[in-house]
Amino acid sequence: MDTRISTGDQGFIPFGVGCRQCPGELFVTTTFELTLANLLYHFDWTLTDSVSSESLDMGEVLGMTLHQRTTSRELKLITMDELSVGSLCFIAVATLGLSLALKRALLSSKTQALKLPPGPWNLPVIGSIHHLLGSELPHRALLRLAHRHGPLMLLRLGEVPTVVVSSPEAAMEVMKGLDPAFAERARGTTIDIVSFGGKGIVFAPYGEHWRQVRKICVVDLLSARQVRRLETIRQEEVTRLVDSIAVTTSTSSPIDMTQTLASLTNDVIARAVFGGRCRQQEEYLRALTAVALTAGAFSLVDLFPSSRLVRWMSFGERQLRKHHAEMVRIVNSIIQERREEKASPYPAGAAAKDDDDLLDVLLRLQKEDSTFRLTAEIIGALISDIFGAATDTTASTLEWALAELIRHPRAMEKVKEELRKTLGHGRATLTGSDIGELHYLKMVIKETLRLHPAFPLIVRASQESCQVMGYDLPQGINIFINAFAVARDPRYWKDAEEFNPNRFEKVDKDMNSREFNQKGFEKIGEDINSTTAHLGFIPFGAGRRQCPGALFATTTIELTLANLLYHFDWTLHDGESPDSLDMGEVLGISMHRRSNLRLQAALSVSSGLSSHSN
Ligand code: HEM
Repeated sequence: MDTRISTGDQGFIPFGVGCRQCPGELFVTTTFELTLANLLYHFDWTLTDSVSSESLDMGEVLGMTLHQRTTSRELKLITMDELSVGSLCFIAVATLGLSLALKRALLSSKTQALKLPPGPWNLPVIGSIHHLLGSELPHRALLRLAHRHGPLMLLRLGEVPTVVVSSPEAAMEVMKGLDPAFAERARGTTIDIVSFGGKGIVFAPYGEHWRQVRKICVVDLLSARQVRRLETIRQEEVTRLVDSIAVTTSTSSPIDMTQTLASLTNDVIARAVFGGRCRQQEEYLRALTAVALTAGAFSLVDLFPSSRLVRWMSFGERQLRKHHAEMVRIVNSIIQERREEKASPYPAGAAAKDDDDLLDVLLRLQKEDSTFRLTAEIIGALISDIFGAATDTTASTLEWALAELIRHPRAMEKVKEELRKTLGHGRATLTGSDIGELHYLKMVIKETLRLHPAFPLIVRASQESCQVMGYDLPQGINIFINAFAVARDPRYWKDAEEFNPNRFEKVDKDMNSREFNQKGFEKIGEDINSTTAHLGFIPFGAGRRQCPGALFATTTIELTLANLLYHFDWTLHDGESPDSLDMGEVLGISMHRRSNLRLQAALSVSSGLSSHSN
């Protein structure tokens, strides 16, 4: 039924007339009618402060006015001065609704012939967002929705259609079978700002630029040779950490392991990139954190990319641009300083030196005769991508591993026993070469990554139209691969919610994984450093956009965890029980523990540190 109120009568033209007549009239009138009917049906309304109805101020003011209902059934009029951010959002959302309703009508005619994946019901304007609101984090809410709608599901996040992949089979098709079609990353205003317009690697559009920077990362920055070369840095930083913890053992004061591990990974990465001789390192890390925090906040701009109104209202976008500009300024100044510091900066063709840090490697490559121009902007973008991808992920994985071991004393005892048996007693330091035989320790890390993937949602986009699991996915659609859901699929992981490192023992002899292989799922590597035993385990992603820093990450995590568990016995502070340890999650750059992990350390019987550090 058409409830339009315009009569077309020239004496009544609240929505205008003619070819520019408001196209949102139907939307607005239905909203007004429903709201007013509800307000008048449910409540009796009076004026506050005994104002009589005759004296009610009916004066006009130009701007926007809104009315507000309070639970005490008072009527209050507010003017533009009092207009809240929420009210502004309401206006924005309503206005957006008009344009989106029209756009969707046009779009739906284009997609009618396609067999799209199923999904939850949508509301006007916000689409499926209401299914994701509440206390659950997005990866958990999406897992819940996948139970109802299936492993491939279509959502509309604001105006952005997004397909969510939630099973190993679907992940297999997207990341392996159709790898090139899905090697694109999703774009958006926030991503464009933080990624220098895709000039780095993480959010680079799939194409020639990405191929070139990926080659630099895989061959020159994060190769096995480079990771070995950085062994000294890892070793020194972990030793420094162990010594600082040893000092606390005599005072029995608790240690904030969240902060301690964040500092460790920051220092390791900063020394690897800047060589530890960079004056502005701290300043850079502060600017990077400000960018990460602003970018991590909920962004309407990304949900309604076509809306100029949302853009105009977006405080976050302006803040993000400001913090990002500061980060660019600092990194440019670091590069400039490095060039001036070197007597003969990076002559073309000169061999890399042993003490070259990653910035040296990049500046040296810049001098090489190549068709690919490695500009200062690309170097800055690569450096910030490496910091962003490396520090938070490594620290949070270490923290989850410690927390899980505290909650599982038998696993803790088993890993410590392996350390004692393999390395003996009385060692003051453990090095990278001690790690090779620590199989149970590696299984603990794998199990931690399975239950707590640093990036629970891996973000991709389709660069061509294709079919997945019998459904049509149009070109340019955003894809979320729910690594969290995939690693909890009960068909492949028995007691999937349980922390059980043993499940990684001989993974292909395991009943579940045999079933996995029989169904034709290919193993794509067995060693932890190749990151994936099968597609039910994708903490580092898979396919051509798979994490190139996995070796760097796992060597740092293994060395740190081995040292922490060899030298110390860990307990919770103040007699807190392991069962009550908060394992809640929160999303930052990566998925963290909700509360800081505060632990007490005592020197273990195996440690050779007692006289050394105290
Ligand atoms: C526990 C630690 C880490 C985890 C769990 C992790 C996970 C991931 C994941 C899931 C992706 C997306 C992969 C995909 O789309 O298939 C990724 C991409 C990436 N990671 Fe990591 N990562 C970690 C540490 C690191 C480290 C230490 C570095 C560098 C030193 C790094 C550098 C990168 C880069 C450059 C990309 C983008 C690759 C591309 O788009 O081509 N990561 N990582």
